[in-house]
Amino acid sequence: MALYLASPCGLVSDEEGETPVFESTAAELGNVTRPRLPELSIISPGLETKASISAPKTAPAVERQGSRDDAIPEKVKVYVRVRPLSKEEKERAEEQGCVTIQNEDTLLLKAPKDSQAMKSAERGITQSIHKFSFSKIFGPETKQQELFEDTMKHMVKDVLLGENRLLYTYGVTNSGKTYTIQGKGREPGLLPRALASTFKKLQGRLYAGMDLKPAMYQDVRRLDPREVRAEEQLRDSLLQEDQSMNSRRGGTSTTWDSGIAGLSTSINTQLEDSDNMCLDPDSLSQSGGEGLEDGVQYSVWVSYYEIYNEFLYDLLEAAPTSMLKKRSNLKLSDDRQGNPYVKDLTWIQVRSAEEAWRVLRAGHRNQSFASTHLNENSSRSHSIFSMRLLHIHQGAEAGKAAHISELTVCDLAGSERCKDQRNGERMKEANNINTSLHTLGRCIAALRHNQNNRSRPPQVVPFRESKLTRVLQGYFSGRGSSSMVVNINPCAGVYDETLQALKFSAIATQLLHGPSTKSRVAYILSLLNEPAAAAAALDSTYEEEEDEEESDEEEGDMTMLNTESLLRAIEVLKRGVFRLRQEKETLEADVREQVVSETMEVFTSMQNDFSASMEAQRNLMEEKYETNIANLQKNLKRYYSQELDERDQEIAALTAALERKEDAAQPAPSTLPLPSSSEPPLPRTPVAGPRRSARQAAGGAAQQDHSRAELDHSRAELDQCRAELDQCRAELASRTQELRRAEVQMAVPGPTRALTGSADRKLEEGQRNLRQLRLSLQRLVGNLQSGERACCRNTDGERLRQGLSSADETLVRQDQILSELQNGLRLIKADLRRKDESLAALQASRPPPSGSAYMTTPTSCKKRGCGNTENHPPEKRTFFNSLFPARMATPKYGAAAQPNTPSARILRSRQQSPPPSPAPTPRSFRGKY
Ligand SMILES: Nc1ncnc2c1ncn2[C@@H]1O[C@H](COP(=O)(O)OP(=O)(O)OP(=O)(O)O)[C@@H](O)[C@H]1O
Repeated sequence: MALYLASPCGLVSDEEGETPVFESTAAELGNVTRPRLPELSIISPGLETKASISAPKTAPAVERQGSRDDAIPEKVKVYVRVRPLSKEEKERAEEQGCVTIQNEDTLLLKAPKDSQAMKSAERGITQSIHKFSFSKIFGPETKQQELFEDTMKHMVKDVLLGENRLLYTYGVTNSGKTYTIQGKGREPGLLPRALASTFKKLQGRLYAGMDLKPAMYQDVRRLDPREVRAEEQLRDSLLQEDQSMNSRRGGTSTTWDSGIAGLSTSINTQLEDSDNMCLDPDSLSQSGGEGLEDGVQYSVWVSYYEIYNEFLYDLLEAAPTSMLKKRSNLKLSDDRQGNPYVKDLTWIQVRSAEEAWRVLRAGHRNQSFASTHLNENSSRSHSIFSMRLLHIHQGAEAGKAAHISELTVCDLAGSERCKDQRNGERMKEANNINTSLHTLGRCIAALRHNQNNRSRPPQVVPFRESKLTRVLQGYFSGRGSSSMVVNINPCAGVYDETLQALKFSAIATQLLHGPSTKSRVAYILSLLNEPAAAAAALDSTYEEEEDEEESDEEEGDMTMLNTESLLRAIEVLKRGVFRLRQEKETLEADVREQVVSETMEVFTSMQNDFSASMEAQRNLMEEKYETNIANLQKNLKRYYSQELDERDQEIAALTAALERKEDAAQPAPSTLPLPSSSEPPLPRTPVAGPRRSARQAAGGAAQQDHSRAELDHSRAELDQCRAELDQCRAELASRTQELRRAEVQMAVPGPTRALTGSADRKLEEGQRNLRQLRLSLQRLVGNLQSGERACCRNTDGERLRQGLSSADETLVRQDQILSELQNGLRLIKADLRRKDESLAALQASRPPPSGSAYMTTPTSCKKRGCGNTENHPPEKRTFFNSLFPARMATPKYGAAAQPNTPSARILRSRQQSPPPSPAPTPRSFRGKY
């Protein structure tokens, strides 16, 4: 269980500590895990309360030693007192070891066999053994003096120093509550001891006058002489009545069995006697007036009232003269600050412990008692005895100020089961008692919940739901502090009630005190006293002034600060808040700046990393592409060299064939007239006889005409071939120019340039070969022409036939050469296309240039499934397109867009109409002969 401690002046600290919780307590606490200070405990309505008479300007010196005005609120003290078993109870076998004190602060409860708890434990609902932890546990053998020393003495001391303290007893009926508070016989309880101790301490410091009287919540009212006389008469009548009652009783207890009554035969002497005999001198009273404020006199006023069936009755009110006359009940009111007080409550000024004693005894006679089945003299009401101490300053401040501190002792009625009451009135009492005790429990639980759940909205503490909690509210809300004595009856017969009472008390152990008024005063005084504390907020003049004015101030109560001091303190606090706000803003600005600079650093480093990674990737890609290009170059080189070799071989074969043809076309020198040097020789033909020659001459003329026509036709074809060759040449020249232009445009550095250079070299070689082919063709044409001429001159039929067959062969060869040339041209064109594609692929494989100049390559486009180039946006023309606009603009599909060059036409005609249309072959020509 985490408990929070509060910092000075009610500010909640973030520190938390771990406090073990025993299982029974934990079960009761439910799921509450984070205690926190309640709002009500911190902001006490009682803080504003002070004497109606203005406070002195300077607070008097106060003894700090032993004061419990620590800045850090402590937990509420919860003591347990286990009473001894009476003789009768032992005889009834009530002693079953169900209550065991393990050590000073741990109590063990073991369910006796007939208890409800044991039955529940047997059913597995609860445990049969419960362990509780308290501030201190007092066993049956504990003496009243010992109890007083450990519980009440410090409270008396605090009250003398100006604090408000409450002690209340809680427990089942017949557990020893009244015994603890009032005592019995020669064992006076905590209250008489507290009274005796107080008056011992105030010896010689009592205020002689009676003109200052407590009023309302914690105000002081100045009485006029007439009122003073009335107060004196009231006190005297009360004391006289007590004396006469005691005289009638003969010093024996008749209506009540308080220990005080046992001392009452001669109250003056017996109190003195009891102080010596019964009341062992405590360390507090031994110290005399030490620790009391200098220059202060004290006036002690007491009140005594009870809460019976939710009505408040003044126990010090003069008893009704007639038995028929009902007691008047008191009203609860709130002062201007909303602090509840009992209106018209009788306050009696007492000048000694014995007077207080007698007043208490007189009031006790009026208290509601009844005999219950458990306690023959059971308190049927909650009785509240209050002692108010007026701190009256003397000397220069005489009459100016009075500060009130208060000690309240509350003897709660015992809780018990209503069903045990057979009497209707008793049942009603029990109901009311239990209701008010239940409300007290709810208040404590709510306070604890608020303390434990700082982050949640605070629960409303139901102080107003019962009279008891309303009158005690101030002690739970920071106006003072409370201690609780839980009385335990170890009888097995009341085990279940005892267990419930202990569970209730266990919740109270988790409560924290609100900051005391003292700690607030200390904080304010520190603001006024310590220049360092206020240095940042106050200007130097102000500080010096403060130093001079407040240097002598000591710790005191807030009501002792005058308005001016409080205003100054408020001013200091305001400036402090302003300074803190400024510091916070500066800090926030620094933090923001730091965050921004760190973020920028992160961004810069990310940018650098990204750039480095991009650079590395670029290098990697470059290496990869260079390797690819090198491989491509190698492959192209190999491919083109093979191609060129094949071409050379073909050309060589063609040349050889041409030479053979030329050799074969040479006419025989003996039979044929010598051709002119420009004409190719005709093949030699054998000479025939004269008739045959004539017949042949007639037929030969016809054939000559026919062959001439054939020759014309061949010549026309040759002319066409020549024209086509010229067009091819022109196209080649234009392609060469295009290539050169592309080379210039490309201007690709490094390996790409080498590649294109290599391709260009290959192209040039191809062109060279073409030129050679063209020369060969020209020679062939020349031979053909010479053959033709030879044909025209030769009249001899045989020679003509030979010449024709020779021409026929020549034509066949020429046809072959032409087709080979065309094939070569196609190959060259294919090479050119491949080269273009390679170049395009090369360009596509290059990393795209940055910015808007980036263009997608056909390859990449194809990879993305967008092969249709028409879909390309106009600004995304491929790199290869940009290099070869004319070529790439040529549509691949559709005859209308196809080039109309001769070579293209030839290629087209051959591609479109396989098998190609046969040129007029010599075979058909030859077939005619
Ligand atoms: N510590 C103790 N030593 C000796 N006797 C005790 C002690 N505590 C209680 N007793 C006795 O037990 C009886 C009941 O005590 P008391 O009347 O104080 O109980 P109570 O809790 O006040 O009861 P109720 O709530 O009914 O008023 C009394 O006779 C009382 O003398």
